[in-house]
Amino acid sequence: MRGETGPAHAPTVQGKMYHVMLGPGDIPPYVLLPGDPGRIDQITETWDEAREVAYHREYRSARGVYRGAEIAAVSTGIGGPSTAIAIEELARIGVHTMIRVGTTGAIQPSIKVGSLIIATAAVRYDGASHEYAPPEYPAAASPEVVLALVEAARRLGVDYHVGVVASTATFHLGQSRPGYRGYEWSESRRRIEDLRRMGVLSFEMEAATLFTLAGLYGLRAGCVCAVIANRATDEFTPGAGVREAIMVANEAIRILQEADRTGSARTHSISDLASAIHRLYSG
Ligand SMILES: O=P(O)(O)O[C@H]1O[C@H](CO)[C@@H](O)[C@H]1O
Ligand SMILES: O=c1cc[nH]c(=O)[nH]1
Repeated sequence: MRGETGPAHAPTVQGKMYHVMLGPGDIPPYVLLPGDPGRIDQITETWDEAREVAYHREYRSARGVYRGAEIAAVSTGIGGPSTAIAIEELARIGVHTMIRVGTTGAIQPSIKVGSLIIATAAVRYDGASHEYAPPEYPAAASPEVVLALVEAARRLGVDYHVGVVASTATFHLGQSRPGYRGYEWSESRRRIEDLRRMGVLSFEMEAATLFTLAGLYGLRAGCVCAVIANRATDEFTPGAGVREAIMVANEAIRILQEADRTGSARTHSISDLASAIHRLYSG
């Protein structure tokens, strides 16, 4: 395996990475990363060709073709720890472009359930990234992946927002939800209010880990999430916008592959990105 310094360095079983059970050449280097293994089916349904490659623990993988682009999908499971394992192992088999396709809970009142959030960066409450780099190191998406996602959202005419998300290590207290029996404490109670004031768009649980490790390893990463909840309006609609998020991610992979192949991409997305950000921050 590329860059290995020995089996103990990154365990393999018959040439496959121990957790994802994939080896070099098993999947193309452009990969969608849903958290939920169940979302692999929703993703492969949108491709022109598809086949499952492996399924081990929370890591379900498939590969196929979307409108001429070779593409793969590997689920990360919930949270930073399992996501870090996936990235470490996928990097070792040659994956270089990753787009998280997730769901998220909006904390800004104006963000509608069913719309999409394209993350430019993530607040590192994920936990896992702190075992990789100091808190001052940014969890930032790759600019060209953000632009490809914005261009894709524009082409597909979906409602989207662009900005910073907060990745947490837990779904309940980490996102200012009370725990069992109503348990909470000072930090959990105030986090959502602080982040809302900071203009953070939503909560999810993997982007900060993905962006931190991709930054450290020189890999390309982005994230598009379906807004299935709004914490300000207390709405919760499981599945809202998931198909749109998948289609935007598929199209972004196609745009990136075209750019990688031809050195250019027919995109207007600088102006779209500017107008999207202006719309969001012009109040
Ligand atoms: O729908 P996925 O991709 O799993 O993403 C979100 O859903 C889970 C919590 O319900 C967390 O993984 C969070 O990041
Ligand atoms: O509220 C939500 C919804 C999806 N995923 C999260 O992490 N939080």
